[in-house]
Amino acid sequence: MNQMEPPSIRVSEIFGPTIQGEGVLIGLPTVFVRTGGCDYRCSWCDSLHAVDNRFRSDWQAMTVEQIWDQVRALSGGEPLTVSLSGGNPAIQPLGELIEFGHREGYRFALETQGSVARDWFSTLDTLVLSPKPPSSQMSTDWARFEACLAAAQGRPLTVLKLAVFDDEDYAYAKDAAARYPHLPIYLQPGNHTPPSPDTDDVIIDITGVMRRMDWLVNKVTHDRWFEARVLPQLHVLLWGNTRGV
Ligand SMILES: C[S@@+](CC[C@H](N)C(=O)[O-])C[C@H]1O[C@@H](n2cnc3c(N)ncnc32)[C@H](O)[C@@H]1O
Ligand SMILES: Nc1nc2[nH]cc(C(=O)O)c2c(=O)[nH]1
Ligand code: SF4
Ligand SMILES: [Mg+2]
Repeated sequence: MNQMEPPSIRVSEIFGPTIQGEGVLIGLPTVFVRTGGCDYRCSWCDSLHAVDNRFRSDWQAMTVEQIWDQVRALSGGEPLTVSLSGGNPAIQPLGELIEFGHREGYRFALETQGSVARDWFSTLDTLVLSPKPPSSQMSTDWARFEACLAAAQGRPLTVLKLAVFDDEDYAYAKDAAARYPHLPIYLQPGNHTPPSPDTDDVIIDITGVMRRMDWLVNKVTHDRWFEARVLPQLHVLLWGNTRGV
């Protein structure tokens, strides 16, 4: 890339407004900017179209202005919270985009697994750190995770959000909560996505999700873990794993 060109951001999709379906901002109208590319590959990732290199040709290198034109159009110019997800959005240079949007009164929430720290985390309004439990087949580098917390400098509202599929994941979630007792923690039952991300309208095993939700509620109440918040992925209950909602 020419040195004079503005840095470009790799984008998988921009969509909305919809509602944030997960965690601390659940129910809040939002526009999603989903970046392409991830340093992880979780066994159960529900967004493989933004992770798997097979989909790389669908990702677009965009400037801040190009992204912002779309966000502004989708939101009708009315400031809202922009959700930055992926893939791992921390891989992309998003600092300028956040600055740009803040000037127009927009707010920004970022979802990341906590493997890559960026200075601009401190400029976010909400930072959702989602370390990956054993069922993902990924392993957590807690030093890198802590670098993310340090980069945030305590400025954004910072929370933990974990997908939980089984007992081992639950134990991992309890360990994460014990490491960071000052951070609110959100647990969400995992959904088993069929392995191929090629089709848009994947049928989700809603009965399985609800059974896992019920199991999770029983776990936290039995353990008297009264700080944990248990929430389903509301968008998955409403629309399955359909893209763009
Ligand atoms: C698709 S990821 C993208 C952002 C970032 N890479 C991360 O993992 O936090 C967004 C959120 O979806 C969650 N997630 C992904 N696949 C899931 C599944 N099958 N069931 C439940 N949650 C899932 C992740 O744990 C994460 O909290
Ligand atoms: N409505 C809605 N809420 C979400 N919360 C986290 C999502 C994600 O894939 O990062 C997501 C998503 O894709 N759609
Ligand atoms: S870290 Fe997030 S985007 Fe990357 S593979 Fe795991 S769930 Fe998917
Ligand atoms: Mg999703």
